[in-house]
Amino acid sequence: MGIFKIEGGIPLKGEITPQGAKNEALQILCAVLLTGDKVKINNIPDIIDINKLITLLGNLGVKIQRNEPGSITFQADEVNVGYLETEAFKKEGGALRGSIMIVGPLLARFGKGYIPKPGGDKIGRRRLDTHFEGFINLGAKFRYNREDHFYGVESPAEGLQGTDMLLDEASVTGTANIVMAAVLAKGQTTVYNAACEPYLQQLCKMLNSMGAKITGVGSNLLTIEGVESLGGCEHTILPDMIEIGSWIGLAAMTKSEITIKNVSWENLGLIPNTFRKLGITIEKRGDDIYIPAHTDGYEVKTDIDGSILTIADAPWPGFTPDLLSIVLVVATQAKGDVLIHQKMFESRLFFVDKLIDMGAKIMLCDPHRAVVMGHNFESQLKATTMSSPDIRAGISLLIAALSAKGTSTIQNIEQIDRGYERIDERLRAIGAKIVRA
Ligand SMILES: CC(=O)N[C@H]1[C@@H](OP(=O)(O)OP(=O)(O)OC[C@H]2O[C@@H](n3ccc(=O)[nH]c3=O)[C@H](O)[C@@H]2O)O[C@H](CO)[C@@H](O)[C@@H]1O
Ligand SMILES: C=C(OP(=O)(O)O)C(=O)O
Repeated sequence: MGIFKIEGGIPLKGEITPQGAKNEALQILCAVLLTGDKVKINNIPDIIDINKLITLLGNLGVKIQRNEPGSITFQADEVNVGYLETEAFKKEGGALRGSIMIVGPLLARFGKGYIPKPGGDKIGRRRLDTHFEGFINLGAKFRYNREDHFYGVESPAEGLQGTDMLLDEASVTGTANIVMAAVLAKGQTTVYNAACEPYLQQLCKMLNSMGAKITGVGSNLLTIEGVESLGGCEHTILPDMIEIGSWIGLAAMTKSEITIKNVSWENLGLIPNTFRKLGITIEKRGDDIYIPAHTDGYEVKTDIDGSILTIADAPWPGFTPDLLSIVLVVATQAKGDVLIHQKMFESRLFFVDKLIDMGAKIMLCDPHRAVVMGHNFESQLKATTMSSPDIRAGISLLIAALSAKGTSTIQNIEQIDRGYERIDERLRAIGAKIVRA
């Protein structure tokens, strides 16, 4: 397993361009299974999770033609559905979270979809009921093998049938899966309590450009008129909003002057304002974000009535849970106190132990809530050796290490590489002292 060695306490300076969004790319790549025509996808991030999914598509028989960097043309005209029943698939299919979204398109187009228990971050319970209840509502038969955690759905002889459904929770990958199955079902499907992250808006736009009939895009009520078949298209993935949030946190905590290029402001939702609540100055310059060096630190804004600031996650357009670990680490050097409330996942805050070791003042109230008492840079974090438990804790620890005094070591950096493209190289380009060993 690789490690990063980081010499902290050095302000950075320069421009950084966000990669394409990991979570959008996972949906978009699965959607190529919905047609036998060519689908060209641009701005694909070169990260572990995406490369694993591309390999999986290749093993399913999808033709992969690489264009310029970040652009690939896929053609799923000779899909080998038999691969789903091999031992190799049982290993490969469970290697990442996003692979769950091959099930909807395979079910819709080939009448069956199987998947082993998907991987992804170990950040708490990650149920799949919403996905499979959706397929069952469309008429699919469901089976689950408890022994090897293998899930399967098959469509009835007459095919999937559109229906009205109310999801039990606004699951991101669940909504994507159900939409991808419903676009080829007979008749009309309505999906209420649908997730509506920019990832899903982009998926729906892509599907419509392939010939699907989806309305309500961007809301929590999607209406889908089933069509006979879909055709090819070209789609460009948005910049990764979680990476953008990570760079905002990094700039503030290392007192660096950083411009984040081409962020697609209209798709950032509450992200800029949530960091502003921590006292961070975020300037909109065209489609860039400019963060000045916070040489005098940043001060938390309390609520109107003076009560302690709470930052909590919620389904979109609420604040994404994937940025709470980053907000938490940034709060450790703010002037003021913040309550971080991670409502969705129950094991995502345990990494605070490492920050406490480094000298941060944090009280973990329970698995979901932590109170952070900021140092206002009066006490610098101390360098240490740590291991990255999940992707977002990993980047948060990296930000902490870049702001800390001395040389830190981060182990298990595959967790970071899973979602951040060439991060060491890109950080070195703005002055960071980080090496991969
Ligand atoms: C590959 C991918 O796209 N992964 C993202 C996706 O995961 P994923 O699609 O797996 O996450 P879900 O949206 O299904 O749910 C995440 C967790 O939140 C809970 N939950 C969800 C909705 C809700 O209204 N209430 C609630 O409590 C679920 O029970 C689950 O524990 O969405 C998560 C939530 O934004 C993100 O953290 C992940 O980065
Ligand atoms: C939790 C995440 O990813 P995954 O769902 O792929 O584990 C994430 O991107 O923060």
